Amino acid sequence: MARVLRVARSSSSLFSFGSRSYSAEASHVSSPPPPFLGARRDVTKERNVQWVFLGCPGVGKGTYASRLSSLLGVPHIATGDLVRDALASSGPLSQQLSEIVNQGKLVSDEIIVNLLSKRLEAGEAKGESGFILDGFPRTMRQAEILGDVTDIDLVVNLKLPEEVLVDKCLGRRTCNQCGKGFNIAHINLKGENGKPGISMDPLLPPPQCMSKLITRADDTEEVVKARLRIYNETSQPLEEYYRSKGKLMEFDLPGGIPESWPRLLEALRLDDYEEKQSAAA
Ligand SMILES: Nc1ncnc2c1ncn2[C@@H]1O[C@H](COP(=O)(O)OP(=O)(O)O)[C@@H](O)[C@H]1O
Repeated sequence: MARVLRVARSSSSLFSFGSRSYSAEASHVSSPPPPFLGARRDVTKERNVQWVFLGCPGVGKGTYASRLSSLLGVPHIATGDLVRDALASSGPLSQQLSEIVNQGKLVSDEIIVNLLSKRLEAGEAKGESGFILDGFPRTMRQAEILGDVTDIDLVVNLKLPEEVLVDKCLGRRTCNQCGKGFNIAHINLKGENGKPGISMDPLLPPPQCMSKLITRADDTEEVVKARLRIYNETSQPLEEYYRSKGKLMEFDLPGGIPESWPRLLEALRLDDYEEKQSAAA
C-alpha cells in the first residue's frame, strides 16, 4: 500500500480509512485518477500489483484471485472471508453480521472498511505489499473510499451467464480441515442466439477431504438469488466507474479452470510470467 491505512473509529456516523474521515451518508471522489498501470506493465519492475476482482457471486473470483496471488506473490484479500472470520468470533459484531449475511444483504460500508483496514494494516506490519482484492469494493461508496487512500492498477470483471451462477454457488463446498474450496456442480449450458455454450466439470475434492465438506450457510437457493439481485443493483455503477477511469478489464470465462486460467493469464499478459521470473532469478 502506498499509504498506511489506519482505522480510527470515531462516532457511529463517521468512520475513517487512512487519514480521512467519512460520514455514513456523504459521497465524494477526491483525487484525480492515478495513471493506468494496468496488466501490460512489467510487474517484476515496479511495486507489487494492487488489483481488484469484480464479479457476481459464484463466478469464481476467489479461485482466480487466489491463483493469481500465488503467482504474483501478493496477498489475496477476500472481504467475504474477513466477514466469515468475524462471524466465527464471539461477540456482538458476530451476531450483528450473521443476520445480515444470512439474508444475502451487504454489511455496512463502515464495518467492511474497518475489517479491511485492519487486515491491510496487519499485512503491512508483516511486510506484505500489493494485493488482490476480492469482494471489495461492492458499492460506489466503497470504491470512492478505496480510491481516496490508494491507487488501484487494474479491475478485472469476471463474467458468466446468470443461469450458471446459481448452480455454481449451490455446488460450492469447502473442506473444514484444509480450507480448500471445491465445486460439485456439473455445468452444461447449451449455446443459443449466437452465444457460446459453456460446460464446466466439477472440481471434486480428494478422498481425504470428502467427509469434511461443508456448505456456506448463505449458499442456499433463496439467499444466492438475493445476493445476485443485490450484486446486479450495486455492481453496474462500479463497472462504469472503473471503465471511465480506463481500469476495467472485462473477462468472459470460457469454461472451467482448465480453459479459463490460461486465457485469463493471456489477457493479463502474464502467460510467460513464470518463465520471465525464473530467467530473472
Ligand atoms: N465489500 C463488501 N461490502 C458489504 N458486504 C460484504 C462485502 N464483502 C463481503 N460482504 C458480505 O459477506 C458476504 C459473503 O461475501 P462473499 O464471500 O464475497 O460472497 P459472494 O459469493 O456473494 O461473492 C456477502 O453476502 C456480504 O454480506
